[in-house]
This record gives sequence, C-alpha cells and structure tokens, in this order.
Amino acid sequence: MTADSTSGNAGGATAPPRLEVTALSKTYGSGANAKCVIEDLTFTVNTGEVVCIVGPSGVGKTTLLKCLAGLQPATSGTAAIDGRTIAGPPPEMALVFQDYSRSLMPWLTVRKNVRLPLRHLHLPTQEMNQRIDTALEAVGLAHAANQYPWQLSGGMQQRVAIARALAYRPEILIMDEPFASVDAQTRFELEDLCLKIREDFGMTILVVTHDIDEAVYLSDRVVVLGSKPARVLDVIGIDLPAPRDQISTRSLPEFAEQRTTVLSMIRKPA
Ligand SMILES: Nc1ncnc2c1ncn2[C@@H]1O[C@H](COP(=O)(O)OP(=O)(O)OP(=O)(O)O)[C@@H](O)[C@H]1O
Repeated sequence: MTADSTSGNAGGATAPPRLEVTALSKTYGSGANAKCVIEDLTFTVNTGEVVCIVGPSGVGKTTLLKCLAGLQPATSGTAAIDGRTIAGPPPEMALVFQDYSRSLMPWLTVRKNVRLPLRHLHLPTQEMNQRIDTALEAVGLAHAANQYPWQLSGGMQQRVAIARALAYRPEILIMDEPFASVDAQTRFELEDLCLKIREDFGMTILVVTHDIDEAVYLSDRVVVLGSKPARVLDVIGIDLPAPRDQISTRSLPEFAEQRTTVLSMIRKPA
C-alpha cells in the first residue's frame, strides 16, 4: 500500500502534520564546486506517528537531520513544525545519534548524563529528579543510575542516550540509526522500547535506518529515499496490526510483503 507523501493523514483524517518537509534541497559549496546532496524532498510526519527514512548509505541523512534540527539552513524549501519554519534548534525536538559512545560524558554518572540537557530548563529540583527517575525507569536502567557509562554494555549506553532525550520530554524525537551499533537481541529490545515510548509519552518519532526490516517493524509509514541527490521515491504506509511483536509480527505474510515492497523500491534502477 502506498500513501501519498503530501497528504500525510495516516495519523488522523484532518489533523495538520506535526513535521512538514516541503521541497527541501541542500547544496554544499557553490559554482563549479556546488554539490546538490538533497533535492526537492517532501514528506510529513503526523502527531504520534513513527516514520522511518530508509535509503542507500551516504544518501544524505545527516544533511537532512541537520536541516530538521535547525543546525544548518536548507538551500531552498522548508522544514516546519506545526507550520512554523525551523530556523534554529526547535525546543520541542530531541535527537539521538548512533554514536552514543561519543555523546555520553564518561566522567559523569548515568544520572548526571541524563540530567545534562535539563540544566537549561531551570526546573525545580524535585521535578528534575522526577523526570530523570521516570526516564531511567522507562529504559529499564533505574538500577544503573550511579554507574558510569564505561561500566555499561553498548546497548545500556544507548539506553542512557535515549533516557537523556526522554527526560527532556520532547514532543518530537529524531533518531539517526540509533540501534546500528548493538547486537541483534539488544536491537530488538531497543526497537520495542521505541514503540513503548510512543505509546507511553505520545511522542512523534522520526528514525533514519538502513535496516528495511527494522523500518517495516517500527513504522506507520516508511519514506524511501533515492540517492545522488537524495529524493523521495515513495512513502509507503505500513499496515500491520498493533501491538507489534518481534516474533509474531515478523512472521506475518503482510510483513514479508511490505518488506519486499520497500526493498524493491530501493533496488529499482533510478
Ligand atoms: N559540510 C559539507 N560540505 C560538503 N559536502 C558535505 C558536507 N556534509 C556532507 N557532505 C557530503 O554530502 C553527502 C552526504 O553526506 P551525509 O553525511 O549527509 O550522508 P549520510 O547519509 O549521513 O552518510 P552515511 O550513511 O555515510 O552516514 C556526502 O557526499 C558528503 O561528502
């Protein structure tokens, strides 16, 4: 099933999109050195949706995420939250990157790492502690609050990075290949954690991943990118029953069908 990339109404019949990317292009350099990395990208993410972006390696995902996070301007087109063009880091957004080992401070305990982004919110101490406790509880790391990142496994460190984003209570969570560096079992657990976060906190979640199965498992819709320059090939609605389950969902004939749809789209000659 293919959903129209501009209608974006999988999450509600008339609700406007939470995140709206419209004809977004990014060119680095100028003149003879100009390199168009992203061309005319248009897609939406609705409130409470999980949307995955898939595409070939080096497609320009970091470039796209930097534009969405307000860290660099688009060359043309817009990215907007609730209709407001993103011109700087949006306060309602948090990011989780793949490289958790570099995003955590090794000299701070888990608790202090999770507290880092909250310093700027000037919260009363009690509320700050409550947010940290709730976030650590949500990722199953309440017991590790006083340990240091280097005392934890890779999967646990990535949970700390996710807890840090959760404690900030973003309305929109953007994750860049967040589970790429962990073993298969941990990856499944973190995928389920992602779905649980959506249920528990009602977050809108955008995930970049190279893993087609992961994209189908997690998503309400999958945005398929073609490369050189990156452009939207299709937006595919994922029609699988909820709640999703690592064994039963992945065993469904519909899962295999949707996986094949996404894969053939990626492998189709440009
Ligand atoms: N600041 C920059 N100046 C010039 N070119 C850049 C810049 N940043 C990225 N690029 C180029 O844009 C292209 C896409 O890079 P980007 O990092 O966005 O891709 P990616 O999908 O994140 O890659 P990967 O999958 O390898 O992490 C690459 O060819 C890269 O060399």
